[in-house]
Amino acid sequence: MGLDKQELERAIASWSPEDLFGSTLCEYGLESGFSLHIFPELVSTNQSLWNLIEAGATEGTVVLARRQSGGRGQWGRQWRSPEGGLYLSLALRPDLPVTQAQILTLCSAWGIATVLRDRDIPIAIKWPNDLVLDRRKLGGILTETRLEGDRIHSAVVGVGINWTNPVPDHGINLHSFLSQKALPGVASLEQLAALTLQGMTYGYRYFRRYGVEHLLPSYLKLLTHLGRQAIVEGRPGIITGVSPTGQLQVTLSPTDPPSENRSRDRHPSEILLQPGTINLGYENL
Ligand SMILES: Nc1ncnc2c1ncn2[C@@H]1O[C@H](COP(=O)(O)OP(=O)(O)OP(=O)(O)O)[C@@H](O)[C@H]1O
Ligand SMILES: O=C(O)CCCC[C@@H]1SC[C@@H]2NC(=O)N[C@@H]21
Repeated sequence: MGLDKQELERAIASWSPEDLFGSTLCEYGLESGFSLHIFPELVSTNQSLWNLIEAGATEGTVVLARRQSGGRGQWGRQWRSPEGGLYLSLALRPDLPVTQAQILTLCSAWGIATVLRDRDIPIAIKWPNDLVLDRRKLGGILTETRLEGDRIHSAVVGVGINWTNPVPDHGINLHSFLSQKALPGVASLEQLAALTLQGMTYGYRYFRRYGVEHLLPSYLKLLTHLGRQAIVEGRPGIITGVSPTGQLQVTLSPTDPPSENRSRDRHPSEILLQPGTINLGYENL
């Protein structure tokens, strides 16, 4: 079982910029294409890409591994990375304000989901960084940034997608899903890698060209928990969206019964939640 560089290059070469993006997006980042580095095993593709960046690697450098011994998830969690899965990291030089760090995850998730949905694979997005299929976790995105002052100088966007590898209980792999549904969709790990890069490029260029406000309505259509109930600090609320800086918007219900000294709670109020402060779970998808 492998990840063949020539096959991946062929798969990347088979899509033209006009395919999905429209050629007008080509000048909005990642202009010089990809420089691919494939390894049999790494601790973490994100970590190895940072090492390459420190040694001078430029935007568009991509690191892939057939397996990872220390795949990183968010908040120090582990990403299970046995052979058969996609483990890919892409280097960006965004020069964005630090307040937009979350948007790199958001536009990557949206781009990948859009490209896969274009092939009739019904991917949804669980805020902030999960790719969901059939109510289970297909993949995740981990974006890491380095700053210069208050700007993001470089970023590594790491994507893990389950292809043929075994998965944890709430996980799913794409190959089994496509076989069960008799869908063509994606034929190989190399094609999945090419589509993932295509989606990341599309999402990133779209964001650079049109801005996050333009991308959000389409992103929200793919969000698993939109309109669902969430409990925040003991108060029930409804998830109503995602802000232009990537926080989850929740409209809290008025407190019932209202107490005299909490009169402001009698009215619905909107709050913004940072990633990591609420776990939406997979139970109610
Ligand atoms: N290959 C895999 N496929 C599916 N899920 C995995 C895989 N490897 C690890 N996980 C799960 O993903 C979690 C890390 O992802 P993440 O940090 O996004 O958390 P989450 O459970 O999806 O919730 P949230 O994103 O809301 O915090 C791990 O704690 C583990 O439960
Ligand atoms: O859901 C998550 O918490 C994010 C998982 C991100 C996993 C990918 S696999 C490729 C890249 N290298 C890593 O160590 N992590 C990301």
